[in-house]
Amino acid sequence: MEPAVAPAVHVSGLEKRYGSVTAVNGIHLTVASGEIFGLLGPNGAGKTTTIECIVGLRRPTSGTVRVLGSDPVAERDQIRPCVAIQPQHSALFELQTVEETLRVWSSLYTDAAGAEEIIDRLGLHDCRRHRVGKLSGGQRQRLLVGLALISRPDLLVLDEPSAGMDPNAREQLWAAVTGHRLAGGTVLLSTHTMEEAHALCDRVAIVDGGRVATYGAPEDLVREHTPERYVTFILRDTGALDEFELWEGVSRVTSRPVRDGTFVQLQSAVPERTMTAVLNASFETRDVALREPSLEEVFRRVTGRDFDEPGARSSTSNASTTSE
Ligand SMILES: Nc1ncnc2c1ncn2[C@@H]1O[C@H](COP(=O)(O)OP(=O)(O)OP(=O)(O)O)[C@@H](O)[C@H]1O
Repeated sequence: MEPAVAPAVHVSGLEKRYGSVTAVNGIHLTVASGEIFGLLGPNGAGKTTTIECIVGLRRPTSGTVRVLGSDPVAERDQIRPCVAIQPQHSALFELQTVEETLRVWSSLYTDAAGAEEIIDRLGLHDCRRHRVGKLSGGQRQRLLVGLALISRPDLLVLDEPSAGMDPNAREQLWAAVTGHRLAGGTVLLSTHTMEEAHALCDRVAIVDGGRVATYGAPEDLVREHTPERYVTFILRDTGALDEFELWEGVSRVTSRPVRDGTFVQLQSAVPERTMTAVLNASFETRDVALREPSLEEVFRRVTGRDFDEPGARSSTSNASTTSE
C-alpha cells in the first residue's frame, strides 16, 4: 500500500492575536499537495498573518499548523529547504542588476534554477541589466517571485504576488505560478482580486474578519452559493427602473449611470424568462446579456457585504462591480 501523503499545509483552529487585535480568529484549512490554493479576502482580513504563521515567521496564539507534516516553528530547519516565500523588498541590493541578483541567490542553493531560467519564466528579459533600484513596481514584484522560485520549493508561498502589476506582468506571473504546479510544486497565495483567484486557483478560501467564510473550487463556490444568474443591459430611460423589482424571479436590481444611459443588472432565478421580458419590453435597451455570477457574489452571500465596501478593496473593473 502507498504511504499516505501529508497535505502540503494543514491549519486547524489557528488564532493569532496582537495585543487586543485578533488578526486570525480560528482558521481551518488544508492545502493538498500539487494544488494552487488562494486566500482571498479584503484588506485586513488576516491573510498575511495566516501566511506568516504557515511559514513559521509568527507563532500562533493557539491552534495547529503543519507544513509538509512538520510544525513550521518548532521544526523550522526541517521545512526550510522545502518551502519558499517571496522575500521582502528590503532583501534586495538596490545597486545590483536583476541578473546579478538572480545569480547570487541561485548560488545559495544546490539544484537551484539558474538566472536564465527565472528570467524566462518571469519575462524579465527587458530589465535583466537594470539595477534593482530602478525597477518598476511590477518588475520588482516579478523579481521577488522569481527569487522564491529559485530553490524549486515543494511549497511556494506568495503574499499578494500581483500587487502593482500591469496586465502583461500579471499574465507572466500567472504562467510562472501555473508552471510551478505543473512541475509538481504546490502554491499557496493570498490575493485581494477575485479575477486572480478565479483565473489561477484550484481552490480558494474566502477570508473575512480573521475567519474562513467558505472554501472550495471557484466554480463549485459559485454554483453552491449563487444559484441565480444575471441579466444585464443598458437602459436609455431610467423611468422603468422601479418596475424591475416587481418582476417574477428578480431578487436584486443594481444600476449605475454610463455614458449614454444606465447599466442595469437584474439578479434572477428565472434568467431566460427575465431576458425575454427585457427584450420584449416597451422601453429602449441595448447590449442585453446573460451573465454568470462570480466569486464577488459568493463573497456577498457568505459575508453579507460587498467586496468593495469601505474596509474591503477590489481591483476588478468588470460589470459585476455595480453600485446601487
Ligand atoms: N504586527 C501587528 N500588530 C498589530 N496588528 C496587526 C499586526 N499585523 C497585522 N495586524 C492587524 O491584524 C489584522 C489582519 O492583518 P493582515 O495583514 O493579516 O491582513 P491581510 O488580509 O493580509 O490584509 P492586507 O491585504 O492589508 O495585508 C489587521 O487588522 C491588521 O491591522
